[in-house]
Formats: sequence, structure tokens, C-alpha cells
Amino acid sequence: MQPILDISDLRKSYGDGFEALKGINLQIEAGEIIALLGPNGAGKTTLISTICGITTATSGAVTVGGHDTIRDYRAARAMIGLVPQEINLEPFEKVINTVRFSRGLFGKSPDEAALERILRQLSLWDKRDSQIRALSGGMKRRVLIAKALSHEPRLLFLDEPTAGVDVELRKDMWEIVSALKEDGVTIVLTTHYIEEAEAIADRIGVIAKGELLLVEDKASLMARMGQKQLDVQLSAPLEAIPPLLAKYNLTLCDDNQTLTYSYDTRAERTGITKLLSDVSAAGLVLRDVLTRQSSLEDIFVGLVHEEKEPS
Ligand SMILES: Nc1ncnc2c1ncn2[C@@H]1O[C@H](COP(=O)(O)OP(=O)(O)OP(=O)(O)O)[C@@H](O)[C@H]1O
Repeated sequence: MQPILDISDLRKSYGDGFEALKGINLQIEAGEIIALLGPNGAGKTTLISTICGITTATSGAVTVGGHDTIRDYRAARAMIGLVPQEINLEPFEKVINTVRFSRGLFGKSPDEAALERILRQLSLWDKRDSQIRALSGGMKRRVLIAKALSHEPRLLFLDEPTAGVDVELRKDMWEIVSALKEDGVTIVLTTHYIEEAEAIADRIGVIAKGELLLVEDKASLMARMGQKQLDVQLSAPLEAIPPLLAKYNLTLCDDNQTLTYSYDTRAERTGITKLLSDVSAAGLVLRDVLTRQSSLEDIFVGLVHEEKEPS
């Protein structure tokens, strides 16, 4: 099946020569939620702006639903909704007029039923005649989403939808995103929050210094997180792993005194009991044991760190 979004070798250098995107390749299937995680300045906003035609790419190509975002800009843009980071609403305008106006900007014919459906979906229907300035911060964010949905796009970009919002509002936002997915909208969101990516994304991309360092199914990332390491510290150094312990796939650390064993915390049997009894049967004396777990955060920090300080 043709991906709804296809980005190939996308590069962006700003006027001062700074390369904000260094050859991004990414395909997104219809109906997915993908979270792009990255530190400040990684290039997330630049990537979204380039796809949406707000910024011009230096080279590379992007298609949305098969439409090239440059040659076939209108058709591509009509399929995209963008929820920007900043709240940029007209304070004296009524909610419904704001959303109606956005729809008009895309040249879509008026459709009051569509507006009602969007406003109801975002729990804004009761507020349709309120002025924007009278709304809470959370409601204003909902209006931004309603505006982005006003022309019924198939692909929605949310640029840091929960930056600086409280925990309750963040959860609200996550529910909205899940409901949109149920409706068949494909969602790309950028975030600094690892737990946000964990909570709602199907796939996670890590971006740093203009490069996409990893794109992976959340499930397989979680499987990596399920891996734990057991460090068995011995009272004396070893020359090599004894043959009796060969079957455990152990690593002997640089100090020659620590054996590391990886296991899956979710497996029925971790093999730890048997390992420890075989360690003793091999005549080794334990000094200490400790366990470590790699989290998505470790994976993320490790990747971004490697990128910052290439060895
Ligand atoms: N108009 C511009 N001119 C020059 N450099 C720019 C411009 N816009 C962005 N940059 C630079 O490009 C890099 C990527 O910025 P971008 O806003 O895309 O990052 P981001 O990942 O969205 O960061 P944040 O999480 O802080 O929003 C940054 O180093 C930024 O300073």
C-alpha cells in the first residue's frame, strides 16, 4: 500500500548555512500515530514546516497521499492539518467562526454538519458561541485542533501538543489523539516527553541534530525495555568464562570480575536461579549481584548522546 506520507532524503539549510535537516527518510502508513522525539533544536518543527510548505526544502521530496508537496502543493496541503506549537487565535472571535473561517481558507464548501461533528468531537460544541479570550488554555488548544481539522484532513501534525500543559490536560490530549486515530486520521506528533510517546504512539522516531536516528515500533522498543541485565560480581578475576556457563551467553566485563547476563523480565523463566547455582557449581565465589534495566529513556539518551559526541 502507498504510504500516506513519504519523505525521501529531505534536507534543509537555513540562509546562514545551518543544516537543520540532514537527509530525512520516513514513510508513514495511513492510520498510524507516530511520535517524533527529540531535544530542543533537533529539527522537529523544521521537518513539519517543510512538509506543510511553510518552509522550503533545500533538496529531497515529500509526497502526501501520492501528491508531491511542491509540484502538487494544493492537493497535498488539502490532506494535511497542522496544529502549531503556539496558540495563535483571534481573541475576540467566536469559536465556531474561527473554525468556519479555517475551512473556508482551504476552499472547502461550507458544511455546518461537518463543523458540528468536529466541535462535538473536541467537546467544544457547548462553547461554540464563546469568544476565544474567554476560554481556558486547554480549550484554546482544542480550538487549534478543531481549526486544523476544519477541512477534514487525513494527516494531522501536532507540534508539541502538550508542551507546558498540566498532567490532566496532557491526558485529555492523549484521549483526543486516540479518538482521531479511531476516525482514521494519521497523526504525526512531536514531543519532548518520552512518556507521551510511550502512551500514544504506534511508532517512535528519534530525531537529533537534523537526523532521524531511529524509527521503530513502540512494541519492539518496549521489548528492548523488557530486557534486564544481571551483573554477577565475583570475588576473584577470571581468565575466561568457564565451560559450564557457556550456555548462558554471558559477557565477561573489562574488569574480568563481572559476568553480565541479559534476560527478558516478561519471560516465564528468567534462568537466574539456574545460572546462580551453576556459577557456584563452576567453583566461582560471588561478591555481589545487581540488576539493571534499559528504559526508552536510556535508549533515547544513549542515541542522542552518541550523536553529540561521535566516538
Ligand atoms: N529561520 C531559521 N533560521 C536559522 N536557523 C533556524 C531557523 N529556524 C530554526 N533554525 C535552527 O534549526 C534548528 C532546528 O530547529 P527546530 O525549531 O526545527 O527544532 P525543534 O526540534 O523543533 O526544537 P524545539 O523542540 O525547541 O521546538 C535549530 O538549531 C534552530 O536554531
